[in-house]
Amino acid sequence: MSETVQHTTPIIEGRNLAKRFGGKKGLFHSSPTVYAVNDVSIAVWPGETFAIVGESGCGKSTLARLLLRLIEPSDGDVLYQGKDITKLSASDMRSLRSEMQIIFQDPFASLNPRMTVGSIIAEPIRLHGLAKGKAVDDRVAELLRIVGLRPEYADRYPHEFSGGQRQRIGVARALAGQPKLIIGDEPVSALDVSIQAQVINLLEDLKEQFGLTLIIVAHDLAVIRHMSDRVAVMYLGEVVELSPVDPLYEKPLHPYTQTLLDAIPVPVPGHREKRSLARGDVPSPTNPPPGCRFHTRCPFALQKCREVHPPLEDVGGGRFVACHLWREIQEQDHPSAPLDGTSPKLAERLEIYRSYQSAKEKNSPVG
Ligand SMILES: Nc1ncnc2c1ncn2[C@@H]1O[C@H](COP(=O)(O)OP(=O)(O)OP(=O)(O)O)[C@@H](O)[C@H]1O
Repeated sequence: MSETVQHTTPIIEGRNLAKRFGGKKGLFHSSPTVYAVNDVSIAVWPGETFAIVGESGCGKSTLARLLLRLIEPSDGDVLYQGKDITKLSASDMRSLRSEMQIIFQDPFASLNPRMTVGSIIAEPIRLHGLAKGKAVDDRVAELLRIVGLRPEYADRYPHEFSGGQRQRIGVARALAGQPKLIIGDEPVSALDVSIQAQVINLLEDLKEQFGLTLIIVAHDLAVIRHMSDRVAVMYLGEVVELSPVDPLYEKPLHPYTQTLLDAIPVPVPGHREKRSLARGDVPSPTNPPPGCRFHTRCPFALQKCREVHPPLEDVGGGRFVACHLWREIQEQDHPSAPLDGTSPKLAERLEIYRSYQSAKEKNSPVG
């Protein structure tokens, strides 16, 4: 993991981004509005690895696509290197496309089965006019070598490769456009655990080698811990916590982040997997609850959490959290002191909540 260097201009920034799908009322068919992303603001600095995590359906992929302008926002703006690209024309956007690439979760579905690996990788090179004639083949061979594959594989088809190899081909295709920013949308979720580490190592190496910025979308916190500089935790279309990686794991501030951390399996023989802190299921994004969106599942929800939407507050140390409980504890612990977010009392309080929870689990039948 490289140290996060804060530049004055983020490489990519989303300001108050929102995306709503559906909501069409027809004579014979109506579709409810899906609130996929709601008022999300994030800024990613050049050279960092930024992770977006949350359970399935929380809006991670939609946010990633909004940042790349693969889909249009319902509200908000996207800035690339400080320039508003929200309303850029298709042709102006095309020249930027090579600088921003995406790697998909399913390497098989994202590679055209009728094209050879060579032509898949050559496509962006030709499209962006980065090489011509024989130089394209040389570049394809070079890219295959860079991602750890043999250059002669260029003549083969995607089905001839294993999942890990296919993802390497996806990485080579992403690199072909000479990007500055790569978004990996669950880039290793479909791979065997033993292969996951290899692909993650490859991405980290390439990041160093080519000075890339990485945005990694993941549904669990285990995968991204060792490669990320900062993490945005999403729940039902919103960022509930944003933090440098180590403090997030050491002292999660939002109860939902704790839930995600509790879901990481502990590799100890005979260890009984902890039951999740959160109760029940994620509500539908067509009808998100009022107040804090997590309140229906949060064991610590206050009355205020049911009624008032918590703002994402600056905790200090690059941390942000949207949680009334956190605010309440701060106010009790430091009635007049500045907020620093590292209050030992807060950690203690949350620790008490955690032990209370595990004691409850021990006394109740395992469901
Ligand atoms: N094109 C679309 N039309 C309608 N609804 C959509 C569309 N794309 C996404 N959604 C909905 O928006 C919500 C957020 O989806 P998104 O794929 O961004 O979540 P995610 O966190 O990436 O989940 P997953 O890991 O399952 O992909 C979901 O309820 C999803 O069903």
